[in-house]
Amino acid sequence: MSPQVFDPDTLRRASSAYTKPANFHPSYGTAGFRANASLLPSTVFRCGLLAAARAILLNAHTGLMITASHNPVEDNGVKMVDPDGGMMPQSFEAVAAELANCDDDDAVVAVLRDRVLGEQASCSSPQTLAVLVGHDTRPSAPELLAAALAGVRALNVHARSYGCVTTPQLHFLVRAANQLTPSQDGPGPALPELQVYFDAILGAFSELTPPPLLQQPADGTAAGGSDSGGSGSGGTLYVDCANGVGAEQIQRLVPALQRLGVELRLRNTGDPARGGQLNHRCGADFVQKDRLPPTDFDDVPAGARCCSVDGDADRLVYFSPVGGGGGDAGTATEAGTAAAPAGISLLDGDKVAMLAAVYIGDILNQLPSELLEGIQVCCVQTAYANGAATAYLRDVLRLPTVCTPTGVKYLHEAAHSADLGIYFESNGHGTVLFSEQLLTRLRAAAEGSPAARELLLLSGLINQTVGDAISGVLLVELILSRKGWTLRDWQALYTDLPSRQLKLKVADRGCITTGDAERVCVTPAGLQDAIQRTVEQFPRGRAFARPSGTEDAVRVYAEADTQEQADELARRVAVQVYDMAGGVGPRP
Ligand SMILES: CC(=O)N[C@H]1[C@@H](OP(=O)(O)O)O[C@H](CO)[C@@H](O)[C@@H]1O
Ligand SMILES: [Mg+2]
Repeated sequence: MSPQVFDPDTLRRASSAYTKPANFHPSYGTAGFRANASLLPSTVFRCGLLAAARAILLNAHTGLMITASHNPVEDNGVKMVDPDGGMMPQSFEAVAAELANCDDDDAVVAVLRDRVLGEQASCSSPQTLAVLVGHDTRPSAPELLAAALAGVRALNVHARSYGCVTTPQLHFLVRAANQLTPSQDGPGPALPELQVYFDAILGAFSELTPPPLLQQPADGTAAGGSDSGGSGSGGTLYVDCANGVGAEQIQRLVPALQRLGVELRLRNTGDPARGGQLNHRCGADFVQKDRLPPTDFDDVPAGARCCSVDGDADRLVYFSPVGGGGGDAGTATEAGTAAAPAGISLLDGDKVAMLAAVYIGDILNQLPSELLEGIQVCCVQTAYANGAATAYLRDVLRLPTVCTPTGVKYLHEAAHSADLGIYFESNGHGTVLFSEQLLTRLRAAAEGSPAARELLLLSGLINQTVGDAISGVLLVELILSRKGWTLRDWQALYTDLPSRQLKLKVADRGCITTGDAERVCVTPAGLQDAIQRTVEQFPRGRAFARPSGTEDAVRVYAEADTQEQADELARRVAVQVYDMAGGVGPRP
């Protein structure tokens, strides 16, 4: 007979190995729990419990990803993955935080029994359910992985570690696991191997890639290894892997892409001989916020086609090094970073979204009109989207747009409510979601309509669970190739308004609350009026301030007609936040 799901003694014993540090009060933020890794074993153990409990409650496999994404190497974090491969619903965050904050083992037992499992606590253990666990390259991963597995097993649920995988791969695997027919041949439930991920996206990519690309030289000599001319695809693509998990996984695309005429040259691969550190002066967050080429790019020629992923490879931005201080270096540098001599021409998440929107628009125009009847297409952005991108969507592409608060959980939800939802944060996290209704129609039409077939294949190329840098690279390369565009052509879709991001510390960032998708400050009283009066003094000015969900800081964003004005507007708003919301440290 199977053991009971919930055995208080087993649970108490397992929990006693993972005591919560006394002054640690974790909260489920923009991207799960994140903190210095040394604080996290109890949190990760309890997330293991919770992921197992959710599997039991939903009678489906769930997942746990141990990563702190673009944050420094000494941090770590944990995110929960739901059976459909999406993020745990926000309605579950409060109880996750309650469990993570329990002061002792008895409280852990009580919260799990009374607040999470309820009647299910007395069921016998389902032998067919698993929690799939993945982690990034951080040195703290093995210890936290052990904590996660211990948590899952304390509820008699099967735990399967996929080792070092990207966040989007783990989300994909959870969804794939739930699509398999349940069977139990071995000691645990039947679960997919990582190869199904590569089979899916590379299979779709091969079918979508037109024959001319197959005939291009694979030696990277097209356009002299740079993007300054010739075809937009083929040739060399330099990839900054942030010294993270992307390096090993993107490596697996090399042979396939090479056959298709794209030569990848990977940099910041975590090679100990080169001494690079995870996310340190490299990775998508650094490139997007500091507008500088990452470390290990000194020999990359100006104009070359480059991209950068973050530490867990769920973000992607493209860029081109610009020699001699050109480009848009410094246009959005966070406080404390000096302006640099050489810059980049950045194609951020907004630009990736617009590229995808242009291409998808081309396909939609070729679809039989009845297929599109009642189909809703929308593009989702946050307040950080450059005003020029929003104007391009509205005035040129004429697509309905939605603005949500920061954090992909909000964007994803909004995109999900359309039949075809394109969402990207400016920092490069995003994807394109297809509704079941649209997919059904595309499947029915695919045989007779090349456009329907193409859109259907695209839904297989693009990770349907979360933003994915690996499938993003394939998408961008495909579109550039289809359109015969260089990075310069892509960049020319619209010109970003000069912008600036700053961050500052206040005594309690909780005193700042926001409304209208974080575009206005509701409290403290008077702050929004002050910001508004300042913004009005700047032509094409726009600015907002919001508390970060991942750092103890308040972020300020400003854009205006010129770089000097964007800088000045950001500075003045930062001073207002400092004065009215309890700034600490030096006044901006
Ligand atoms: C301005 C910015 O880039 N904010 C990021 C950052 O959130 P904050 O709440 O701003 O700290 O990390 C989130 C998680 O990765 C990401 O979703 C978000 O876009
Ligand atoms: Mg990330």
